[in-house]
Amino acid sequence: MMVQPFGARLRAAMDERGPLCVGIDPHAALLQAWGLADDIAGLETFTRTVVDALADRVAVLKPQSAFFERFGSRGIAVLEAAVADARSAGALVIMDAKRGDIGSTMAGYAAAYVDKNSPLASDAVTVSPYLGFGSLRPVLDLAAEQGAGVFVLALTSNPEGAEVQRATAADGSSVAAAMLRHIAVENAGARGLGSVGAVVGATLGEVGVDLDINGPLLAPGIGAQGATPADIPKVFGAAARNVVPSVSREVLRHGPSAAGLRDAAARYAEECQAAVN
Ligand SMILES: O=c1ccn([C@@H]2O[C@H](COP(=O)(O)O)[C@@H](O)[C@H]2O)c(=O)[nH]1
Repeated sequence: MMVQPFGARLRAAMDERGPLCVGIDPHAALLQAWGLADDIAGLETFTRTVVDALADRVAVLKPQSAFFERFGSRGIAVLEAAVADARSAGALVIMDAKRGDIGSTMAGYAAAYVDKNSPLASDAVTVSPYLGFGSLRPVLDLAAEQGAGVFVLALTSNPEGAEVQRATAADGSSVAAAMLRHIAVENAGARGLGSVGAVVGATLGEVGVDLDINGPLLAPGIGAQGATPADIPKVFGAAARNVVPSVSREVLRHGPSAAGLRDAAARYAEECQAAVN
């Protein structure tokens, strides 16, 4: 069966459930705050609780691969189950893996995250273009073929990112602006929202670059990093409608109660909806 492109599925999910991505970031400190051990059983309970509480109501869940990788193969098994369970409950899954390598190796990452036959097959994956945008070609091509999405780091939410991303070329335009232009080319001709997105931190204030990429803008940094939904119009301006606001710790700290997680997510979804309108 032909899968709808990721951009169309994302737009439909945000229209139906509100524009919110909740990150699944099982920090050791969060496991402890939930009364769980920092071990594989704690990881499994934490992850299952978040998926069970939220996958039937938020548009997007975004597992942070690093926090599963730290437990080795058993952590990856928990991640696989979370991806499958979240998707079958109706949430889209963005695998936050931030992979970036030479093209031939990117083909391996593409097979891992966007091939529908992979155990970690997700709706979309985050990638780093800082080995050159062209190095992403294998993941862009496989994602397009499979109806998956790709989110390319453009302007990240951390202050250190500017050293690389704001560096300018001889014509005065920044590295990030060049990445955004590449993304816009990938989305040219897409009907509705394109399937290649950019990561642009909600923490950045006025970004001063063209965000008209005809694709989704994943906006981490809301909550623990200091941004709020009210910052979205300031940062994204006319592109606000395409923003996927992302919150991890500020929702997760309301667990382990399912009601606590749901209430926190519902509040953010409502505030983000008001901010993007
Ligand atoms: O620019 C970026 C890109 C990705 N992230 C990731 O998002 C979450 C943020 O977690 P919070 O708890 O809401 O701060 C985390 O997984 C980061 O790796 C980002 O923060 N900034």
